[in-house]
Amino acid sequence: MTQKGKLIVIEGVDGSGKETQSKKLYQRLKKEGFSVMQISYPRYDKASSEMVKAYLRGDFGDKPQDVSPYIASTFYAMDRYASYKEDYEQFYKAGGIVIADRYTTSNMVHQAGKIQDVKQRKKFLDWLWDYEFHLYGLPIPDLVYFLDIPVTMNQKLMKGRRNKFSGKKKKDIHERDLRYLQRSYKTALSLVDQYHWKRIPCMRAEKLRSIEEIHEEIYEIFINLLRKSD
Ligand SMILES: Nc1ncnc2c1ncn2[C@@H]1O[C@H](COP(=O)(O)OP(=O)(O)OP(=O)(O)O)[C@@H](O)[C@H]1O
Ligand SMILES: Cc1cn([C@H]2C[C@H](O)[C@@H](COP(=O)(O)O)O2)c(=O)[nH]c1=O
Repeated sequence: MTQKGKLIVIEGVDGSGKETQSKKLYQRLKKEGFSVMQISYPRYDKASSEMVKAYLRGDFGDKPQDVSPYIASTFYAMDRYASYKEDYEQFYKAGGIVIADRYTTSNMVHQAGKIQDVKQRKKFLDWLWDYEFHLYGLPIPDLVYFLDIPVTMNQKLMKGRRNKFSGKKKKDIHERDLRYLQRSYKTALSLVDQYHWKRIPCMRAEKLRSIEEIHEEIYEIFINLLRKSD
């Protein structure tokens, strides 16, 4: 019998601190003796992300809306499937804890955000769930954190940052479309309740909370989850 591990996802709009918080949680759990590994999507250094890079570069259109959310989602899902097989399936099935910086949840936030009609968006989300978790057989997350930071603030954090896969100043088609990022953020807030994600407010009294304080909140929630599943 396989002893399923735990999949913990850190989600948030671009530049919300996902990488920072995934690393901190990973390092703390490792230090405390947990069997833990870290993954991050998209895997820009792998061939399975070629279609993602082409999409984000604008090869299929300059605007996110130029590519259907269904089609764009298949690019990201393909990379996740390859990663499951190559990086963590054995580890996860042996009971390991996997911390993911982005996951299917990013398709839910960024691709569903392209659809304004409520019924059509629900139809897409149901399709996506079936596609990634049933057809591809990817693990369903045990816990999803949503790092809640307004788009105006993450724009400040991202200032001067170079494109992750080209290394150039030119931003990808998502990053350069502020309205699109705002729609993605709004979509995420609606998904938090619907899918029981843990919303982590990153601001207090209009100021950014410290990395350490946010980390403590994330860690406590994780430990409580472990206690409950004992
Ligand atoms: N709470 C915070 N206070 C101050 N700076 C922060 C905080 N959280 C993250 N940062 C800084 O903001 C920048 C973006 O953070 P990070 O790379 O972790 O975001 P991300 O969500 O992984 O970004 P991307 O969407 O591009 O992958 C980094 O320079 C990081 O050090
Ligand atoms: C994994 C994943 C990502 N996206 C979106 C989210 C971002 O706008 C980009 C990736 O950018 P990053 O700064 O390199 O993290 O792609 C998505 O729409 N669907 C996904 O599954």
